[in-house]
Amino acid sequence: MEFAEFAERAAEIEAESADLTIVSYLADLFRDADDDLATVARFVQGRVFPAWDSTTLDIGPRLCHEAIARAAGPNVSADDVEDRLAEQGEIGAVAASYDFGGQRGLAAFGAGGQDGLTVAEVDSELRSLAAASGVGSEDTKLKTLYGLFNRTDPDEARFLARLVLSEMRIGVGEGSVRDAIAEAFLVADADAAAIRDDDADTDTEAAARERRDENIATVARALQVSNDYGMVAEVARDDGEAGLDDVHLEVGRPIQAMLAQAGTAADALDEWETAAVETKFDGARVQVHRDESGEVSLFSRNMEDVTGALPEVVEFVEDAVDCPVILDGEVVAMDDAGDPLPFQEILRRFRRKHDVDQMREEVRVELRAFDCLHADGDDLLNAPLTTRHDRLATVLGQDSPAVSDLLLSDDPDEIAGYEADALDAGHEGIMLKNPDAAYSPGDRGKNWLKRKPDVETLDLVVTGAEWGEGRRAKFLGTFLLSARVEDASGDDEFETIGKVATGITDEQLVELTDLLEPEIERESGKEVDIRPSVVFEVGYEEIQESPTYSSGYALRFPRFVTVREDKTPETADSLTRVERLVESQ
Ligand SMILES: Nc1ncnc2c1ncn2[C@@H]1O[C@H](COP(=O)(O)OP(=O)(O)OP(=O)(O)O)[C@@H](O)[C@H]1O
Repeated sequence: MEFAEFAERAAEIEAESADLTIVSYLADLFRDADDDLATVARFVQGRVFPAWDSTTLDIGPRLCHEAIARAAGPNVSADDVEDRLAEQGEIGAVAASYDFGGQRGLAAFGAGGQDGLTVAEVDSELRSLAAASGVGSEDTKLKTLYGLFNRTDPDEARFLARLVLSEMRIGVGEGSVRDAIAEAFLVADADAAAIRDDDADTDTEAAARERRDENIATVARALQVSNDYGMVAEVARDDGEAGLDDVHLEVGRPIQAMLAQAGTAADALDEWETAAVETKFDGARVQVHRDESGEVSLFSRNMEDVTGALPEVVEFVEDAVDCPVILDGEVVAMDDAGDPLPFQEILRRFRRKHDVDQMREEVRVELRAFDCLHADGDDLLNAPLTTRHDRLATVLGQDSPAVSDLLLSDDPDEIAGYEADALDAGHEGIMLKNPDAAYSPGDRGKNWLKRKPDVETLDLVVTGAEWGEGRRAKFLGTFLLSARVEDASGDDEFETIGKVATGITDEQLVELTDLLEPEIERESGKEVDIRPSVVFEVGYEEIQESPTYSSGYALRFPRFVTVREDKTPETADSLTRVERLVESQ
């Protein structure tokens, strides 16, 4: 498929507001994509790589602005691009406002479009760009990107710019891609017609909807276990339902973690009569994969590969496990007496790429596993928690300290005692789980409840900052924080809620500046806008209603706790959570 055609169809989708029409446009696009189906299914979500793959393009706004400036000609600088961005507010519109001399016009006149970009070419250029690393890689990236922009017309440039910054924003959420895969390749024509037809007989329509929902559920299941929209779209097209049913968990390919809501023992016992109670470990989530050959890989809750940072966990699993498994758990930091250390300590180890051996001496980490998603050829996602936990104990050994201790209880006093013991031992709280529930990846449902008595903190996205004064002039000092708001199409928006400047040491200022400077989108005087990418955990005294910030709320006395390296803006706290906290104050 020509990239120009992809851009035209993406513009059509962007201009549409009705969800069902978006799904049917997407379905048409998928049907027409032929060999490019997998790529197109990722591109519409602003992705080049599947969700399970932690490879990133690693292109910051500045690099993209420079590439646009170069393609726009000798009189345009990255600063000019940023000025236009300040006016127009969106990088796609800025890219489309320059004349890069793309070849679309020629192609339209039958010159064959030899120089017209194809979807496959954009994909392969971006993949080679992502592979560039080490000295000179910034330059290689800039050249590749400039080369691509240079060949685009304004419509293509709009979507290329958004794609490289992973901000497609055409109103296509994961749900619409899932539904469109089903509509394109599974839903029977007669069912689609009955659902669309306003005059269809009610029973016929209801039956058609039911079958369509089953088709969607089949796609959803395959997506849950694979995290790969491109592959699932191809399987749906080529092998239909049977092919999708045959998509299984693959050891070495991470899946999304199941998440928890806040809740109490009373909530748990009301719902399930018996609750499965566990210690809530204050560490970092880790998914452990051990394949047939004995190779171990570890993934964070963002599905990032963190194997290299945690060698003692790898060694532990190598010794303890002798069949292929996927386990879910937490890595915790320990002192010499085996007592848990605070969460900040584990962050010093997690995702670390340098000085791993030295840090290993300073902070000891251990695995605490609480779930087993696959063991020795058996996918266990649909098995009840108690069965999965039994399997976990079989895999790691009944008495292994790495297996969470699971109490099944219907007695509130017994649960309160368990909680008191967990807190005494220095843990964060307890988890209450439905003993019969399946493991639902990516779901923050009611089957897992977290209970921690400590004052709440918020995980907020940094969307702006201010340069410091005097000796701190070279460092970003005050950070603007935002809460996540999901819009109707499933895209995330960010609404400001406060600024934090306290609780940050000089050393941390340097680190935070290094982390955030490449993400600067615009500067005006001392103030900078920052692309949502970094999440801060912040404490506060109270949340107040306030017209100062776009969320309608402000944090009183916010203080910096840590950077949540294990979180992305998509998993930061939402405005809904803020509203719930306000109600409970
Ligand atoms: N026994 C356990 N079972 C499940 N999760 C646990 C357990 N012990 C610790 N956890 C951790 O607790 C997390 C959920 O609680 P918490 O609110 O502390 O985390 P968060 O990262 O701030 O928020 P969230 O994960 O809910 O977005 C899980 O993601 C997991 O990492």
